[in-house]
Amino acid sequence: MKLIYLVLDGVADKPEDGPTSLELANKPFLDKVASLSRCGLMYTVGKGIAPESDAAVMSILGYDPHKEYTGRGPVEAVGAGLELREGYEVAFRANFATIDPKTRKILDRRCGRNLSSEEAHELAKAVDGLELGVYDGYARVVATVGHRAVVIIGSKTHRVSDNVSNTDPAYEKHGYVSIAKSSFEPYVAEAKPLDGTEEARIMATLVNKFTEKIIQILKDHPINQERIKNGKMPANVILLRDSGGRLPRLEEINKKFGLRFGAVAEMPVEIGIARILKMDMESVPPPTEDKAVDYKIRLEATMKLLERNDVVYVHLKGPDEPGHDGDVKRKVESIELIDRYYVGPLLEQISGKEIALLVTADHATPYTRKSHTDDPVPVVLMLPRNKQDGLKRLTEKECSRGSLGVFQHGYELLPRILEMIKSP
Ligand SMILES: O=C(O)[C@H](O)COP(=O)(O)O
Repeated sequence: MKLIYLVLDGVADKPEDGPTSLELANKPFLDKVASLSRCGLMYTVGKGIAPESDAAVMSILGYDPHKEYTGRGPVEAVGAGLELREGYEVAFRANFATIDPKTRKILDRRCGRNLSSEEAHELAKAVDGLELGVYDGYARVVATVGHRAVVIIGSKTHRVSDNVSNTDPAYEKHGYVSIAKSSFEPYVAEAKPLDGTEEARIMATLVNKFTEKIIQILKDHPINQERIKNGKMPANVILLRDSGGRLPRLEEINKKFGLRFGAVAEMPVEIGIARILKMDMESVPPPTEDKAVDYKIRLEATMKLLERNDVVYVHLKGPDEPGHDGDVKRKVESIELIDRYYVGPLLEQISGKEIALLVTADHATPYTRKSHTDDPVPVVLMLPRNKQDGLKRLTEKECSRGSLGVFQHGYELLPRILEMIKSP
């Protein structure tokens, strides 16, 4: 039996805060899946940890990010097709953001979420290859999707370390696993060395030089002048987080589980993970406003991958962004669009076939909190001809009554599900 592993990014909310997006959404197909499934809940990295998507996705693919992991920066870099010079370069996940240049107060961590990828590419060009003026330091800057970018900071002559803190105050490094902070001082943070080594000190100096220089360069850039003229927020800083100096050395996923894995990934971080784990991929364009077209393309990619693989991991970004923006209406809509344009047609295509469907999330992004939280996420597993829990809807509360119970860590999920598929 084959498995489609569908992950709805940040779909879960916090039930204690009021009705969740999954409860509010009209989603007949996802509810049908739940009604034919065994259900449960899952802490994706662990109780008390509000993870970023990188560590969470690693975990729900069976890899404990507290064991062998090197941070989101290198994952985003490989997702953007960049290689790192180990020992001399460190990669960061970066956000073009808006600040008051005088006080460095952050006005928006995502430039109002309306920076187009084209604008971001132009801005990145203006700072890519920047010489930092100390320690033979330089920066490589590559824009990815919207306000997102990868920044690699290196030195031509000095060894550097990735053990430095973020300039983005919204996330905190705990080793290589980054935690979303529930509240933070909205100022560009100074990078600090996190150990006493010369290499960490050099990297912190280079990062702070980078921040200083790009604020000067970006402030008068024509793209920003045009944005201000049109009443939009300028992209006048680049916030850095989740430094890492090399890729994690992980067993390939096909070897780990003895099965062939494929992946449909929309964003650089998930593309990076799929590349690191050597998953088979069908590339799809980044998300657009036209969800009917987007999900048709993703469904075609799923079915193609399913022909030549045993498990297809599908990661849909949809509900995460409106969760971050605190926009419940859009979050509910994003679930309804996935239901209508992806899940409905998928059910038609797999009906009567020996295909199982697992639906879950990588973390909660409650619209009431505007950031990731450690809340457990629903898990539903639909197996042909298998016993069901008789639950009615795919929601956090319904799933808490399911027979799968509560997974304490995401990395426990796949081994158990694959076992159930082998002997249903
Ligand atoms: O959208 C993303 O890239 C991340 O999931 C959230 O990151 P952000 O807090 O920088 O938007």
